[in-house]
Amino acid sequence: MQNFTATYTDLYQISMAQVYFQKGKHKHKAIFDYFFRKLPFEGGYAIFAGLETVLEILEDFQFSTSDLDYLKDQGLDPEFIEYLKDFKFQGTLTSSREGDIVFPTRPVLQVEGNMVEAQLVETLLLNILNFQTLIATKASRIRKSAGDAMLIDFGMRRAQGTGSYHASRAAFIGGFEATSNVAAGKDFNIPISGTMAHSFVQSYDDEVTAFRDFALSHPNTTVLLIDTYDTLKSGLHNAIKVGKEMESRGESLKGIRLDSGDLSYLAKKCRKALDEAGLDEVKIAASNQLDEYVIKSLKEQKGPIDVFGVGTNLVIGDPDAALDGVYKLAFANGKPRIKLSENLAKLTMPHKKQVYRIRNAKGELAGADTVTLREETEALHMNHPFDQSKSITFSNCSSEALLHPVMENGKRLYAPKTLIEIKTYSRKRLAEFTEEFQRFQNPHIYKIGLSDQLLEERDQLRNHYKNINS
Ligand SMILES: Nc1ncnc2c1ncn2[C@@H]1O[C@H](COP(=O)(O)OP(=O)(O)OP(=O)(O)O)[C@@H](O)[C@H]1O
Ligand SMILES: O=P(O)(O)OC[C@H]1O[C@H](OP(=O)(O)OP(=O)(O)O)[C@H](O)[C@@H]1O
Ligand SMILES: O=C(O)c1cccnc1
Repeated sequence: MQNFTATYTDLYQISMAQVYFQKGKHKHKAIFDYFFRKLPFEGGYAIFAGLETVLEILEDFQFSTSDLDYLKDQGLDPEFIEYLKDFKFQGTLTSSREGDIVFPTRPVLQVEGNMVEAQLVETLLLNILNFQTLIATKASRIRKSAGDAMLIDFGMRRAQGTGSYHASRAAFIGGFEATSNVAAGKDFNIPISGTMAHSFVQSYDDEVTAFRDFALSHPNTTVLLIDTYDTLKSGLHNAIKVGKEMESRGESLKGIRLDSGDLSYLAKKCRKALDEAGLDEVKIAASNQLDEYVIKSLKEQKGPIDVFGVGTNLVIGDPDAALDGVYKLAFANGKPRIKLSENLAKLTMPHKKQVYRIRNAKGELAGADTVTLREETEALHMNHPFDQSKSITFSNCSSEALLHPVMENGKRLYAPKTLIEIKTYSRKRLAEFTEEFQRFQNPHIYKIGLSDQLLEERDQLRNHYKNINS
């Protein structure tokens, strides 16, 4: 939808790139890691989303003529501008599969390229991956509460601007079935769905005529919003009247929507009245500031709600609003690199790496991912990243490599995956995690450890920089 050129970045990336160019460092090889430090929503897992969006943009990531004119006007070095004329991202990406379950600290994706290209893509990657991962994770929590009820994304109007476009994509990956967002539906092949607004009912002098006209115009898809005046005294009766009229024409009313009041109480009253009128196929939809907690409560109250329309709390990733994903240099110009911090949890990991998911002899998850150097093929012994006294050896287990090559020298290595493929994969991967990891309160902590070799490399490098800077 939006045209993403290489100016979709922070100025400091271009400023640094100019220096790399002037000092000949643009030919140096660099490796960066994308990872996050804290799980969103105080939950037990995150769903990685946004990879296909990133790959699509990176395949054609360059500066347009007007971008270059603009940068020239900003006072950048003309020789550097000349270099940027031929700039095109030609790096290599090794990544977790989109939709996979990911955890803090371990690399989710690695970028290899020359110093300029690997640096310039940082902002784009963080912008796309942090947001979509946050929203896919939120969506999966809502899906968990909703059981087999249908979930429709209603978030576009209250999203953070055009972020709703990718929020709808991520919500589908995380477990929503449809969106009200027509642009996202068209571009990502997400089923579109919707009902009617209060303004439609208000625009008529009486509710029943509003319902009737809508039904005549949409014989197969009518869902009537019944709370504009009085849900039980007016909306429900008028909906039943129009539902019966549709039935006599051989059509069927698809549903009614509740958007205020006690949704469980009202849904029970409506279900009873609809069934008594012989309209048992008519579905009940509910909306109004829903989230995973309200939906869980509505389910516990046994509110007979078939469809939940969820907007604001989904697309703004409430209450977190952002995933704290970062992009850190792990290797440059032939040397491993590290970022030190007083806070041990903020220490970065040098080198090209692999991440392995450990499974027992039955193929079940052992509850841990091990981060290794890329060349290591064995991951069955891991160390706590920050507590030297803790390590685990997994006996009779196997390890599954989680990072896969997805782009080489700027070219994708496989045909784009469809959203439904990603969603299906994600659901299968999440199903491997027991309830303890998926519960909302104090979930079980999934372990992330480092191989002996990686730990040794990290600590050696840490001591080296500590000594030369002390
Ligand atoms: N049975 C229920 N159990 C738990 N939460 C509910 C139930 N029914 C509604 N809610 C939630 O309670 C909140 C009610 O908010 P609010 O008081 O603003 O709605 P309202 O009374 O319908 O008013 P309005 O007409 O302004 O929408 C919403 O988040 C709604 O989803
Ligand atoms: O509460 P959310 O989860 O964000 O879901 C979207 C909300 O947006 C609409 O209300 P709005 O008042 O904007 O329009 P309406 O007149 O059509 O109800 C809709 O009726 C929902 O209440
Ligand atoms: O179709 C709907 O009912 C809808 C769409 C967007 C926001 N709220 C409701």
